[in-house]
Amino acid sequence: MTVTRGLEGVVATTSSISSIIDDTLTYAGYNIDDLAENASFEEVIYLLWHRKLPTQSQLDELKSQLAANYSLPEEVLNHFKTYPIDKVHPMAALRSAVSLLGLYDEEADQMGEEANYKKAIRLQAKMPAIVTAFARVRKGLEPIAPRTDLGFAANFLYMLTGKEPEPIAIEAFNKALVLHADHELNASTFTARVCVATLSDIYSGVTAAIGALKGPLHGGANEAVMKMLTDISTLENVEPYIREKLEKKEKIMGFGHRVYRQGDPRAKHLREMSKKLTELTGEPHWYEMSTQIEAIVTGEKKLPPNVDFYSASVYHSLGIDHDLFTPIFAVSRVSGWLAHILEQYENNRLIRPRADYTGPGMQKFVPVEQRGL
Ligand SMILES: CC(=O)SCCNC(=O)CCNC(=O)[C@H](O)C(C)(C)COP(=O)(O)OP(=O)(O)OC[C@H]1O[C@@H](n2cnc3c(N)ncnc32)[C@H](O)[C@@H]1OP(=O)(O)O
Ligand SMILES: O=C([O-])CC(=O)C(=O)O
Repeated sequence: MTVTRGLEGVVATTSSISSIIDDTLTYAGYNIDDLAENASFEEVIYLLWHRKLPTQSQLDELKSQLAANYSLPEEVLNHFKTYPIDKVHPMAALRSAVSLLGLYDEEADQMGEEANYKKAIRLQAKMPAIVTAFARVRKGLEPIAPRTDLGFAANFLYMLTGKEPEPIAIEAFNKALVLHADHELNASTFTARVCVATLSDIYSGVTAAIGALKGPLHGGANEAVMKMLTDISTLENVEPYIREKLEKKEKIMGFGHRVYRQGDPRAKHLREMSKKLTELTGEPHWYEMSTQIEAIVTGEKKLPPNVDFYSASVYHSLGIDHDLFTPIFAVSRVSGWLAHILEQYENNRLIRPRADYTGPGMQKFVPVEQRGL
């Protein structure tokens, strides 16, 4: 058997949702650069789910379907109050809450294209409520009811703070959602597909994907980047801190990628936003430290930044708690997970690779009393 560690370069499925070819990322044929500059997150959701951009009436319909499903069942809200709240990471809370949502969806196990599409709308719509309600409940604050007149990005920020966000914040947050929405067969999307390929339900698929996104080698890296920036804290500390880590062969969070070699095309949009927002908030050092880190890591290791690197200072500048960065990634990426789950159901085959066994050779069973002390 030939083993490909980490399945690097293995093509495990066909997909018409997004592609990475020669370091260019497209969603259903649209370049990410175009979408980041011009599209609303709702248009991207539609694009990922239908492989075409919506007409105005299709977009209006999707927006009203999402808005109608923004709220959470009371049972899920109450459940947060039972968590050991000061010990729970918001990604763990999100993973549990999505699983819990499945309990209150009477159609959770109903298969069929229409039922699954309706569940996709419900799940996409409720992710912001889960993240923002948990973020507030843990601070002893009441969750804020969604504003159905606001778009997806604006409503998220509103539910987090209770204040109508500034246009610049909406623009930045929308762009971040667009940039994180899908990424071919990344680890969490693959997890979702493996899960539903057993013909398990959508809630199980998304719960599994959240678990995979949580790790610091994947979505969890954005929180880890902010921790690193906070640890470094001053421009003078950048050089010694990063060089020491590199000498010890430790990984610098937010750098490197399994697929991109020349660089992640999403990073430049986030870098630009980071510059703008950190200037506006009067904290340009976060951006300056980040560019210094980038210069050292690309110089020493030829590793360019990935999507997680500059998203850290962007979310920080929007006043978002650092442990909410990865849940926000999930709020966006669930659109991609759902697209892939629906695509998997359309043309399903169980996903079941092989392992090259390296354990002990054939053994003879010995009863416990004869095995010695
Ligand atoms: C949304 C996302 O998921 S984007 C990725 C987010 N994750 C991170 O930012 C975490 C930091 N980055 C990494 O750990 C990796 O680059 C990954 C996991 C993203 C990709 O990993 P892989 O393709 O498996 O590369 P792998 O981990 O095998 O690294 C290959 C070599 O580059 C080095 N390397 C890779 N990334 C980094 C890094 N961030 N810092 C320092 N060295 C690195 C490894 O140490 C290894 O060196 P070696 O050959 O001397 O042992
Ligand atoms: O594709 C990957 O391996 C990780 C990534 O950048 C993403 O999921 O956005």
